Amino acid sequence: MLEVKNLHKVYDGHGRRVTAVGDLTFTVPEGQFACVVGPSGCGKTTLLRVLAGLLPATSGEVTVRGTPVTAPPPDLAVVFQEYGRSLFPWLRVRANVELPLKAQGMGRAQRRELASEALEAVGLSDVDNAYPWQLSGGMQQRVAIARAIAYQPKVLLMDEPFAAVDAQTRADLEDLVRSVWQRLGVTLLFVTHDIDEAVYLGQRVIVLSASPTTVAEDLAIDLPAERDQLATRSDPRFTELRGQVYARIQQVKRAPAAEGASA
Ligand SMILES: Nc1ncnc2c1ncn2[C@@H]1O[C@H](COP(=O)(O)OP(=O)(O)OP(=O)(O)O)[C@@H](O)[C@H]1O
Repeated sequence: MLEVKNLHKVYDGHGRRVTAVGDLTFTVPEGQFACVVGPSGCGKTTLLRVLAGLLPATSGEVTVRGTPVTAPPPDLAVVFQEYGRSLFPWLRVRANVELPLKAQGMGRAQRRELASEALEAVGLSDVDNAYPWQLSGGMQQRVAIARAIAYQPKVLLMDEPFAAVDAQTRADLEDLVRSVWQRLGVTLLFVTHDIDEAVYLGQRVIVLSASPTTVAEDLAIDLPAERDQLATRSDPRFTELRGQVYARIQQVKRAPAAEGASA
């Protein structure tokens, strides 16, 4: 379970003070797939960094599986948008996937087994010996996902992981993430700019207001559990839900402070 309680984050430095997150409170139950959308600059990445223990909160509290976050939680993995920067170019694919396991002190045989399983799950068994820069952008992002899966996290945070890949690859990766989530039973918080993607993927969509950020809307996605790129996206309920999220984002963009205060 993830708990965000009255999270407030101010960046203060070099004579510039930015309130990235105003007052954010929400809970993601164990095993839920929750998506977060909101206007650009509303603090989505900041939220994920605080949850991942990479950045301290100014005030408020975040807890991951009952423990207040003060450093990167041991059972949490993050997949960032910039796969190019998150993989080590001098390490082969397999070594990249095994790295966090090695850092944990896991033995060689177990590392190999978990990495092989994860690479197979993302369809990259045959390139385990390649270097990341020899792969396409979509394949590199699959390596980053494999690394997160191999780590066997209880909580997975994803920050616009498919923003830099083409539409077809993006659809494939969306389905990959859904199947990984179903298989691992992991708690997943997925940040995206893309409203359709949020509704397609999530069991729930949390809409954030513009800065100072609050939760503007918290919407249950009551689509069938089995999602399909064609059938789900042409379901009238899908259109209705994406319309609701879209309208809400337009509202918060027009009146950020008032909307935030009334949420
Ligand atoms: N290291 C930093 N120092 C100062 N200000 C920052 C820093 N990182 C982010 N900000 C500011 O905090 C606010 C929130 O940024 P953040 O990246 O969390 O938003 P976001 O919702 O992820 O944006 P986007 O949707 O455009 O990716 C922005 O105004 C940004 O300029």
